[in-house]
Amino acid sequence: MPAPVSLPVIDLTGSRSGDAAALHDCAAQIAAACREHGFFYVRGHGIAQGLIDDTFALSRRFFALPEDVKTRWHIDRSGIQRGFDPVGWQVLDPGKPADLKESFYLGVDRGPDDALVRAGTPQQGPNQWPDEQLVPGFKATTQAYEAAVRQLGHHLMGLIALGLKLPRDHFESYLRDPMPILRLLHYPTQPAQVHDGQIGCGAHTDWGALTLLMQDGAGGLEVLGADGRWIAAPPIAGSYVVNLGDLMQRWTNDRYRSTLHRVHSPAGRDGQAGERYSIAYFFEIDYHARVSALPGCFDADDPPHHPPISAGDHIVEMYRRTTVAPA
Ligand SMILES: O=C(O)CCC(=O)C(=O)O
Ligand SMILES: [Fe+2]
Repeated sequence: MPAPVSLPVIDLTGSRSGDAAALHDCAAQIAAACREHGFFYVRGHGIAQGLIDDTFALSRRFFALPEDVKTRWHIDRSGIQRGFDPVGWQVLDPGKPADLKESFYLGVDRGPDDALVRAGTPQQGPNQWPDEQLVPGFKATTQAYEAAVRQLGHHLMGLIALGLKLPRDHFESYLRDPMPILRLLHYPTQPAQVHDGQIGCGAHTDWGALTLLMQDGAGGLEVLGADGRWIAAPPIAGSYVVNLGDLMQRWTNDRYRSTLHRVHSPAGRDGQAGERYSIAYFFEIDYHARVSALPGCFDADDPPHHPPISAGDHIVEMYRRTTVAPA
């Protein structure tokens, strides 16, 4: 029996039509979801299912390559967190055993003349691209997917701004030259032998502004409810799971939540190995943007809870804390 869906499912269709009433209605639904859960689903998002399917197909093709081939694009070769990270590279819940997932990280593909690269900005530079013959269409399709989801990210930030009684374009000044990350994820079948507490993806919050996640049909994602109980966030075909990251929690002075979540590895069924694929898009803001409590989110009785933070420094620090040191 499919797990029941208890997180809100919000239809963006009306908000995308330009109708002011629909826009505000959608913004209010998102504001309620952000306050209550920090997680919600969106449908009617306008991203073509064919593009999503093609991106999953490429991901399957890449992860099916032999380990020694995938390692040609090992993330540690890039020096800027781009490329293939094998099982064991990351521990999203530090102190627990390493996550049982592998992934491929893509960011904004910046050449040597890019202003941020010239300035020596951490984690900014070129992507690593798998050979076109091995994974045909990888670059073109992932770039098309990134562009489509980026647009959706801007739309959602506009709705979040409206829900906070700010101008719709309030967040655009933080998005002049941003550093979004597209991450293809693969969770192999849960091995027979695991360390105590070892799962697909350890409990963590996301670090940036927003995450837009597309999952396949396997399930396994869980979200920590306000009452301290884990609730399932099962796949809903064609819908994105959207969640807020740490920067949104800080902007809103903790009115909105950057919620802990985790993923269980697929167990397999009827003697068949299970697998899970997901595509995460981290809609990150400008590296040098400073994030502090927004107007309307603090006052004399409730001053800012956190000091201002640099978006990029926060993310670099979180990578440092969650990357397993090479043996
Ligand atoms: O694979 C998933 O469903 C979630 C992955 C995730 O939470 C992350 O990469 O931050
Ligand atoms: Fe996450």
